[in-house]
Amino acid sequence: MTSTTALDNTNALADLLAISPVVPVLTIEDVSHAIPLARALLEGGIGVVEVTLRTEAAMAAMAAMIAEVPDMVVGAGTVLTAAQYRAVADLGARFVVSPGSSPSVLEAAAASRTPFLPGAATPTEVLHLLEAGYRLQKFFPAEPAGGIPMLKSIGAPITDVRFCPTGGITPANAPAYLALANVICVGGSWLTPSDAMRRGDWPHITKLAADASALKR
Ligand SMILES: O=C(O)C(=O)C[C@H](O)[C@H](O)COP(=O)(O)O
Repeated sequence: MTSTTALDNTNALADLLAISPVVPVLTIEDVSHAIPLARALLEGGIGVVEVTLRTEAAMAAMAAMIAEVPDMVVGAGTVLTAAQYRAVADLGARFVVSPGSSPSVLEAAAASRTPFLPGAATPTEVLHLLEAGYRLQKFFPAEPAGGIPMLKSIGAPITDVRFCPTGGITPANAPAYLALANVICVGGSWLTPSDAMRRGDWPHITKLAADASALKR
């Protein structure tokens, strides 16, 4: 049976999260950065991004990337409400990410064809989401919530869920996260340092992307 809702997120989302070992978390202040940034990441071998709804420019930035950089898979992050879920799905985001989950956001996801990556940080949250059909979850905030030992501990009894840890991931600790059996990819903001973004230093971002896309999992 083909799922037509975001509830069973596993198949469609697993393909998208498998595109790159690192999913850059982008906070875009200036909409004019969107296209050169997406191109710079793509040139470095990164084919999927999460654009956070933390800035006023976020929606326009996503729209620009979707229209002008069709090879980049654009997901929306920091989605905290059902209205935001519907708005980013209508805009054409390929997947939706939240730092957690709430009843109304889960309801919006269940009514949408756009896959959802909900966040969890404890075994109880993981099990609630698993019961709702989510076998792919964001582990957030990864480092403050216990990092690698926590993911190993969760993975011992709960073998059906794979995670995208995000929050405190760095080039130094990413390889150890990616080596875990229950990690599908990692998320992080380190590929887009705000000073490089402000300067429009796209070659630097391409270099960071190339290093990240070469990480093994
Ligand atoms: O905005 C969201 O939806 C989040 O869940 C938070 C982000 O994923 C993290 O803030 C990225 O973490 P850093 O790589 O440590 O900067």
